[in-house]
Amino acid sequence: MQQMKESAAQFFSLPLETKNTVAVRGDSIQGFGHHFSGASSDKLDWAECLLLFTHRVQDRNMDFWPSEPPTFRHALDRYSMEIARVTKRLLGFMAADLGVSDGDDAVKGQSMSMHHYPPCRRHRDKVVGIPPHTDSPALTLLLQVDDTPGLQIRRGGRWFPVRPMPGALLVNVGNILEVLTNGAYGSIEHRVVPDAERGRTTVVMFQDASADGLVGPLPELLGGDDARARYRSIGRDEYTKGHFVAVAQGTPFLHSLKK
Ligand SMILES: O=C(O)CCC(=O)C(=O)O
Ligand SMILES: [Fe+2]
Repeated sequence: MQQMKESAAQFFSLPLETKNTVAVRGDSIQGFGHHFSGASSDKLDWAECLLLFTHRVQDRNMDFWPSEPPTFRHALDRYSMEIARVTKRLLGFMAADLGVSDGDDAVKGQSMSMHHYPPCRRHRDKVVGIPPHTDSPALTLLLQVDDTPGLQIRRGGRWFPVRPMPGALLVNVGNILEVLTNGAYGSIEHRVVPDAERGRTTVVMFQDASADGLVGPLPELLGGDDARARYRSIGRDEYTKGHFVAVAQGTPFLHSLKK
């Protein structure tokens, strides 16, 4: 964890030319330089991001994995393996909680977004770290590299700050898990507001869940009178496309799946 934190902080402190050696290119979504404020284009992006596929191992494209700092690749490789284990256990606990089977042992897709939000001293209302969204995959594990606040969650129409806890991982339920669990575990809307004084760096791991090519409520959870499907099932590709269109338009995708 410590090595991952240090490698992330060191990567973002490199000169832009060095970071751009792993810049997003072609039609891949991997690489450095992502912007998320498409939907709220009246605001300026106040963030840098590096996005990489970390699992399955054969899906990795090392061209996008920074060779600087020299510790980076090893740190991410180890961190990604550890996070895969932790997420599997968490999903196992949730499955037990719901009384459904725990699935197979195959490693599902995992990706990483590393973010850096520089401080913004003036006109903070004109910038955005990450605009409001819910995460697409099953579970998100977020590691704060420093203790700068910035993450906020929305409940009942109000935004609440999530205070960083040293040594803790923040677990967020994503849309897929909400659909799979038929709403038993709900995804939560969140955003990042840059701090006035201090920069903020995070390493965010997204764990996917496979549902046999289909995203829909687990059949084991349906059947009883009060257990009708609250979401329609759609193909995995259609789900992914729908999610990205919704993000670009700033609309909540899950609503379109609700029955
Ligand atoms: O950096 C953060 O605190 C949140 C990042 C996030 O929401 C995301 O990558 O989906
Ligand atoms: Fe997120």
